[in-house]
Amino acid sequence: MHLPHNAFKAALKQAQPRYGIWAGMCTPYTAEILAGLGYDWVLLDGEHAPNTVPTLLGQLQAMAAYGSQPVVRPVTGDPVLIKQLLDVGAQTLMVPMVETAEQAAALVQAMRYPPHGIRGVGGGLTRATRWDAVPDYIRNAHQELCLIVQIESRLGVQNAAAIAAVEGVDAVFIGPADLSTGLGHAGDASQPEVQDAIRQAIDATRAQGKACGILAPREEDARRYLDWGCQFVAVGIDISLLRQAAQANLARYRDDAGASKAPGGVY
Ligand SMILES: O=C(O)C(=O)C[C@H](O)[C@@H](O)CO
Repeated sequence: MHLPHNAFKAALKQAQPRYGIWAGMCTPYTAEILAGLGYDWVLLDGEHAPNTVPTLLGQLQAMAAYGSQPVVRPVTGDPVLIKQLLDVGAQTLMVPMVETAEQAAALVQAMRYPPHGIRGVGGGLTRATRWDAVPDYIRNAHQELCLIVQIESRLGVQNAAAIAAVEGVDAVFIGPADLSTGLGHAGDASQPEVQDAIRQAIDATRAQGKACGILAPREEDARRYLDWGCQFVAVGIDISLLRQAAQANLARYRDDAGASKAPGGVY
């Protein structure tokens, strides 16, 4: 069989905006629901949701029948974890908190086989090779793998151009919650200093010819970031959407069920 095509990676080369949704429910059932809705991509979160390699595998399998593209976020850029996620068939990884070009280059290495990198060979044990049914996987895998690095700190923004310029980095994704908190604004990305930093990171990334993405569950934020040059935007979070909808439903019947978010909440 052919090496599976990575439609997310291919789409990054086009100007058309790509809308995604954050998936933190950690089950194949919910991943499949989201994949069937028409979002261009679904972020399977292994950083702040309690996902493991096996739970992510189940979600990748559940999404495989749909056009919606899985993007997997590991908890760290540890090459051992990257190896496991690639082996179970993740083709697009989004690695959090990348602050230097050196860190970005190390992630590229983790995703490539020698002599171009350090990825270990799983061969016929792995879903990535469809248990050795994909010819020449070792030589060709990199063509369909996609690396997104997250910029979400002051240092990361300062180094955004150098990070984006690294060969093998396909895109940069801005994390507004961490960035705003790191800049001293406790999750409030609307602060002018944070907005300036976000714009700076977008401009630096685009100037290197790389795609830029961001998480923006509020519509006015999403539209502004698209105007500023972001190409792929996560416009919702499954857990927040469930909570808000369930709360609004109860509020139809009970007066004490109204508040949707505590003061200082992020999304
Ligand atoms: O900093 C951010 O924003 C992100 O990276 C996304 C958050 O980690 C995600 O958990 C949504 O709250």
